[in-house]
Amino acid sequence: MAKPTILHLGDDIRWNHDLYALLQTRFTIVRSHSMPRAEFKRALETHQFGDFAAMYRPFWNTGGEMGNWDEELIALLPPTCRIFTSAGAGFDWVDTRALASRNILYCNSAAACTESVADAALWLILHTFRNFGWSAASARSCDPARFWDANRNIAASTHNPNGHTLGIIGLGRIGVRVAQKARAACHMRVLYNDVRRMDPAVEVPLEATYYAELDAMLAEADCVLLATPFAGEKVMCALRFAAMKPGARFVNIARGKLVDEGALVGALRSGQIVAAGLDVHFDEPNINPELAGMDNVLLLSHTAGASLESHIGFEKLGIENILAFFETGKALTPVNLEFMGAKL
Ligand SMILES: O=C(O)C(=O)CO
Repeated sequence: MAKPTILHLGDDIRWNHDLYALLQTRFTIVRSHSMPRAEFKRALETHQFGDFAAMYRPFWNTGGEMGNWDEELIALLPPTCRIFTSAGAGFDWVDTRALASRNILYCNSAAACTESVADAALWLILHTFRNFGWSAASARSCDPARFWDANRNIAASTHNPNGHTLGIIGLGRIGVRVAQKARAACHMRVLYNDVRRMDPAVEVPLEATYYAELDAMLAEADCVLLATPFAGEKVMCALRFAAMKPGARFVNIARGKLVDEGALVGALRSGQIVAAGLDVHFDEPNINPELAGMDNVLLLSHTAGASLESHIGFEKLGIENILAFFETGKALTPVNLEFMGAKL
């Protein structure tokens, strides 16, 4: 029997060579490398990659040159395609519902970057309590006046996170890991809001309090962490910032498009919230200049998931998903099963 074909998007794999060699024994691998959209569309239209059964994108930084996987692109996939496995936790760039309507599973790799994103979240949370951003920027300015300003004045407005509440919007894999770290490292108390209440197996070890209503949680949390996927709508708008406990803090490690940055600026300016830590931004790679000008806001360049361990894991999990799916009919980390209906 002919081996099924995998379309490998983007660069060569770099770390999991034995696993990739195993994949090559079971599948024929064709490559698109880094085709821009027009070229990639043409290749699909002309059947250049043949009747592939799977797509594999091992890296976050390459293999996405064709742009968003929307209806236009997905309609060009051959009917043989059953699974798309990709690096990265977020899947705002791919219409997983449209994939499901064509019987194609989408598997993300959040499991591979959970640790690094959770570490980054913890660092940003610490900043919002202690204003390390101000201290770091003052030291880096090499300006003695700024050094002394930070040195003398930071203490008056900062707090130990110990004993404060962390309100997590989206208690998925990453949210859980942040909760564990915040509890273990800082003895924070965990609150969470999600579309459904977690099983006791998740909730009890965290001693986490569930809020079915987001605004009710916002009113209680000393620091709010946004850790939910982008589903096309802003979660944090002016009304939501107004619903936060006065003097609370805000951290985003999810997606910039979840936040109305103008409203965030307003909440920081009015003192409704006292600090923010942002790994992600509304219009990357452009940073909101008003946020960039605030000492109490720590900004990162969307690198929460950027560790070598994450990247090795992205590569590996993508292959493991394909192997598991073709061996057992079940993938390891599908995210669009709910839209597949009876198709599987
Ligand atoms: O994994 C993701 O979704 C990222 O944001 C990049 O690591």
